[in-house]
Amino acid sequence: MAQPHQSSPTPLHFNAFVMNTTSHIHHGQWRREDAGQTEFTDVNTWIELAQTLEAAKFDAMFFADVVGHYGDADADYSVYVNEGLQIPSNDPTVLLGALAVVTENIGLATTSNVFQSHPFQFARQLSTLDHISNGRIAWNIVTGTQDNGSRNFGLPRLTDHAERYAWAAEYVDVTYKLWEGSWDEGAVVKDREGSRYSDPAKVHKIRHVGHRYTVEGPHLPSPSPQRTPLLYQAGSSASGRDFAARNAEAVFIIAATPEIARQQIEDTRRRAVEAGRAPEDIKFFQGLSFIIGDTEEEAQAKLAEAEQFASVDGYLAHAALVDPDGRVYPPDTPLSAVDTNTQKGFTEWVSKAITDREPVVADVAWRSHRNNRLVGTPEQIADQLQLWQDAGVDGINVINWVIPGSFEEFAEKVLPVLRERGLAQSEYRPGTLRQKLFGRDRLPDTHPAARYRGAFAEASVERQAPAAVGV
Ligand SMILES: Cc1cc2nc3c(=O)[nH]c(=O)nc-3n(C[C@H](O)[C@H](O)[C@H](O)COP(=O)(O)O)c2cc1C
Repeated sequence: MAQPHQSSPTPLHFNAFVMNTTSHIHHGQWRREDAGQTEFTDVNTWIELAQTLEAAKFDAMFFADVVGHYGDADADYSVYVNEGLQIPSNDPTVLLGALAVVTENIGLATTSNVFQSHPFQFARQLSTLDHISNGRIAWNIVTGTQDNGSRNFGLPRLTDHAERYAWAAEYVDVTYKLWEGSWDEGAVVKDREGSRYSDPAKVHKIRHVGHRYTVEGPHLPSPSPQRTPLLYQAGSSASGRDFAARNAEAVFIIAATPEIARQQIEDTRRRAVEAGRAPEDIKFFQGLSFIIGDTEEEAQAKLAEAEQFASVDGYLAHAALVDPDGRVYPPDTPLSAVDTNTQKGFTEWVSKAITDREPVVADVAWRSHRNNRLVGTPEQIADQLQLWQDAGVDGINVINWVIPGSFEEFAEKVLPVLRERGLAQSEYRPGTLRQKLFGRDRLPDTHPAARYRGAFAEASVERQAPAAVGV
């Protein structure tokens, strides 16, 4: 039952959780007649969806991505191909360029793995997109969960868990130096008479020399409206939460219950404070999917239809948990016996959610299907969302069954009820994505990227001195 509401409720944020592919989360649903996700290669599928979401005042469109397929034990990937399970898929970052020019307010989030792109090139791409979109770009920082994805980039296998986060730490450091430190404010002067486009004293090389990267700089793009794009992160293990606590502005969680979400959020916020940040510097987005009926009976009938199309093979293939030799664990393996380098955080949370018996590998697959699914009338769903908010959740990543139907239905039926309760925004706030979410265009001074502001200025001036004497 919903708890009594406070006098002035805070609106939840809503993201549309999508992937540039056919079968993202709810496998088998693409076979439905109303499933538009089969046409994901048609840019109009995404343009129309982006405009529908913007009309409904969704905060952002959040694109997940991977750079290979899951659980490739025995090198048999036929299940992924049969299911359209994240293959074929197209690059979300490229797609954002098209969506940026047909929308004005909605945030555009892409996912990019630290090993898939050199940080110099990636930082340049995101600065370009942030310019094109007038500051509406977000980056979901991921470290990978797939051996196959790693092998596509010349690595022998998925890098060890702790080392992946060390890699990510250096990667974001390079991008922070480029985004925050390479160009001072006011560097672009466009002085036609003085024949000076930018001021050399305000454009700096970063000269990064680290464990994996050596990057001289300067950053090629001038500062975009947000400089550093809004930073998302989705790791849930202890080291994942540590990384989020230091770097993320928004964390995507898929907690099994509001109580588990509360623990996860409190833990990450505590770590953020230890890292010198404010607890409210991070917003938490819970992933949920919705089955909405005008009556409970209608909702149950729709649920039966969704279950009829559900592909068990698809869910198991997506959740593939492989042992250190790369073999998929049998479904009845106790989770306590699982030693995984891939889904560490998720398996930990599933283990905690099942308390009345020994959790097994198959539970991980079925949790993905059954949990995080709210079924009912718009009013019942609004009551449930209130409980997630009471647990500390700031926003919801709406997971779809079909595109665009799942989002249209949510916009038409649930959002009006939430608006009546003050739980959803009716208008966008002006400005960049960070301005809309946090009331500021740039990262706060307590964020680790901020230490690079002005950090390279002195070195540049010193280097210019001899040239000045020579003249
Ligand atoms: C809700 C959620 C969404 C995620 N989305 C992606 C994604 O789009 N691409 C990806 O490569 N990894 C994704 N991941 C994987 C995480 O980024 C992370 O690599 C994984 O959870 C393992 O890290 P951990 O042990 O810290 O949890 C996601 C994880 C979660 C929990």
